[in-house]
Amino acid sequence: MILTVTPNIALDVTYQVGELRRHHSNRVEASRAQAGGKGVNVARVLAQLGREAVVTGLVGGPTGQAVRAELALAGLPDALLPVAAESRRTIAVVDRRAGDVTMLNEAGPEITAEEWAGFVRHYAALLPACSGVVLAGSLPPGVPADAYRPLVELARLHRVPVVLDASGVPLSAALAAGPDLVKPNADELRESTGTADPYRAAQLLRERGAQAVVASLGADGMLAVTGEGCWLARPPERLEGNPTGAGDSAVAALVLGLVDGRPWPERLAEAVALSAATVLSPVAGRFDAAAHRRLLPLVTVGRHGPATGP
Ligand SMILES: O=P(O)(O)OC[C@@]1(O)O[C@H](CO)[C@@H](O)[C@@H]1O
Repeated sequence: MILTVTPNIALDVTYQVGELRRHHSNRVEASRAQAGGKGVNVARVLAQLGREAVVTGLVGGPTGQAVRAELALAGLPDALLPVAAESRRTIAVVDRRAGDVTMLNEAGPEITAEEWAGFVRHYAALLPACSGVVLAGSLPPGVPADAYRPLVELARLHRVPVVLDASGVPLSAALAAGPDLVKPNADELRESTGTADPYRAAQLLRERGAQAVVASLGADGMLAVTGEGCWLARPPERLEGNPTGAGDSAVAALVLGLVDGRPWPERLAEAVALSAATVLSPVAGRFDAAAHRRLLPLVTVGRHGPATGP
């Protein structure tokens, strides 16, 4: 099974409006609430691909119960750990006219030191049954900013391939533990390296310990900088819809590629196609299966530069 870790789980509320107008009262055309947070979305996509995924993280309060109930309804097995404080909500407002989305993400519940230590033990106990691990998303208040580092170390100790999708200090602090793959977007790359060139920035993350870096560059596709070489994968067309969760679908493809040992160009093509097919789905964590089938053979993957040393 693939374990997805979402320390800051959420109830994701999506509102669709015809046109989002600031300083006005906006009428909601459609709304939906589902369990969310990046790792949850990854698990949902893995399940849609027919793979076994288990969700873990911290949940609390009535919002946490709603998260659990929705996961059960969706048939996603959970190994969540209860905490005292209430889980958060995120709000995504999808503007149909502009074809974009505005996110409002609550900070999340305050986690005590004991609760976090308990979670690390819980996670370590799950690892022997895992073929891959995804660590994803923001950390809730109270959890140390370098919390992903020991989680990467434990996965490596158990020889379980680990993908990290984080930003800022949580990403930087975990690099030295040698995650198999990190997946920043262009902004996160720039923020953690101070370098605007994604290729150079990805090389810097490798120099700091990441074994492979796959940077999502929005409509420009995905750049992989790995010990085996560098590739750029491009989508065949620019798609409009709800981009929430598109990066999580890419992570689902990348962890599968890692676990199954597929060649890099195949992994990247799948990541770009799944990510694009997710934009066409109204909610995060699901992809349009027909669009995925149509787009996959149309993704172009080319060598981008020389292989880089560790
Ligand atoms: O606040 P975080 O943890 O960084 O991101 C949370 C989140 O916005 O990311 C997902 C999309 O990737 C949403 O489903 C989710 O709620």
